[in-house]
Amino acid sequence: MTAELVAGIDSSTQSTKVVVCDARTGEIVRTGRAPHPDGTEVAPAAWWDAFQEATGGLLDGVRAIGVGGQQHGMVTLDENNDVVRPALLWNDTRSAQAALDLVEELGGPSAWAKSVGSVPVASFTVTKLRWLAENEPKLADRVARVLLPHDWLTWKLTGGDPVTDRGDASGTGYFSPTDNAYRLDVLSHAFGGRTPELPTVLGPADAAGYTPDGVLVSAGTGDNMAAALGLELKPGDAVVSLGTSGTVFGVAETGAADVSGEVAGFADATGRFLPLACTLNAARVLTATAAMLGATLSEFDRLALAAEPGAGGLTFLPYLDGERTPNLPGATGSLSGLTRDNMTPENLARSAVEGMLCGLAAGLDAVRAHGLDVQRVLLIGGGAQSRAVRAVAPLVFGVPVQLPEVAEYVALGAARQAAWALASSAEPPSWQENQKLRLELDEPTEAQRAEGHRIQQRHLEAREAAYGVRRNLGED
Ligand SMILES: Nc1ncnc2c1ncn2[C@@H]1O[C@H](COP(=O)(O)OP(=O)(O)O)[C@@H](O)[C@H]1O
Ligand SMILES: O=C(CO)[C@@H](O)[C@H](O)COP(=O)(O)O
Repeated sequence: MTAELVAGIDSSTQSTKVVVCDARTGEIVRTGRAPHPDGTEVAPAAWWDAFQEATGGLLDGVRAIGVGGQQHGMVTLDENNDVVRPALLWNDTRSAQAALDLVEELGGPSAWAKSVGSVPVASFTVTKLRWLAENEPKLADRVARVLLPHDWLTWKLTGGDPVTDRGDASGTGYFSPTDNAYRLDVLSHAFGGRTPELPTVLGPADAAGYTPDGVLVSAGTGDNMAAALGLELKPGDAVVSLGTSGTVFGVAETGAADVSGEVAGFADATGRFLPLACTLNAARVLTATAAMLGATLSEFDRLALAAEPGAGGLTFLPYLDGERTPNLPGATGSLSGLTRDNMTPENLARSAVEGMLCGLAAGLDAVRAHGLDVQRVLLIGGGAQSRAVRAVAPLVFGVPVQLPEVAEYVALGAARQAAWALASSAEPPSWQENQKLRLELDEPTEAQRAEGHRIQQRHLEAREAAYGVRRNLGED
């Protein structure tokens, strides 16, 4: 019997990745990828070009396709459905002041957390629309429709009416994941009284439509929601994803409403919730530090692994692209604790790994404080390929860390959603049996846990001393 094939797309910040799988088992039979242009504003056509390149020759025989996309990006279309301006991405911080203004104008952090599950920062689409209204009013006047990156790609595939899903919609700042409804009042307020059309929010197993070749297209979702679907998360699981962004999340039965803004109360792609903390600086902290040291990524790992835990006392706050959690959009990175003795390439490499992971350990504490049970961490994303990351993660996270064998979980989750829509079943197909053994990293000893705790405390103290950031104590 020939396998029925489905394809999953991960259109993330730096690239498009594709997996083609057996719809019944999830076994991956083909993969592809293509890069995206650099920068925090990108013409959506570049994603379409990357999609074509990455899928070239791979989609023969595919019956259904699903798209997972970088969250939050603002895609604006005019009344002819032409793109009005390049999309502002989740990591573009120009709308930081707009975010502060909106939070104040609409009742403060607790009103926002209650109405849309999150306190918006510069990443959220709603703040980008406010920035556009204030800074490019003529372009804002032309906007007839607003989509997210995955909505736009899904629409390019079907050519039908634009649609989205609850997971990605929950990152806009004008959708309530608990009421499952848009907040058009919030949208209109933010966008200077304009109320552009929004995509219809589909259910988790709904079809968005068909390609001209008759391939079913599923609703698609945000990249983190797709990863959760690909990993088939269970209670007690938290994911740490080290891509361009660093994210920490898990699936929950109830929505989060964190007034501190550290935890976003997103929806997931199955009808549940996905409390998530996100940093702006993850894998690229490693690549930038490696470049500064004139080292390849594997030399960088060797250097970091040659240093002692604690990096000889160096503390690296890696806010190289500003930061989102903690909310410091204008911050720059800092390195402290330098002495003539500890100023070595080895310690610098190690401090970059520790600093990046400590930001995510703080995210783990934050999602825990908001009700997520964390018994183990599943480490994914490009940065999880680093040997140094694999060695340091169990120390600073303090729980068992596992590395799923398949690397591209966003694309896999998008493919699983496509298989779900194809089967039109109540629950998504279970692909667990086919998921090969996960690589279990050494469980930290008590001494290592204590070391990790000390490293984390030093990071938090440096953060507080430099930026006045206090820890999230979990009050809703
Ligand atoms: N061995 C490695 N060590 C450190 N970083 C790595 C390694 N392999 C890949 N990366 C980095 O991971 C990033 C890509 O990760 P990915 O999860 O695909 O990102 P995104 O989904 O945001 O596009 C790139 O910055 C790449 O340089
Ligand atoms: O903004 C968020 C999460 O809220 C980011 O996680 C983006 O969804 C981009 O993801 P990557 O390209 O880093 O995977």
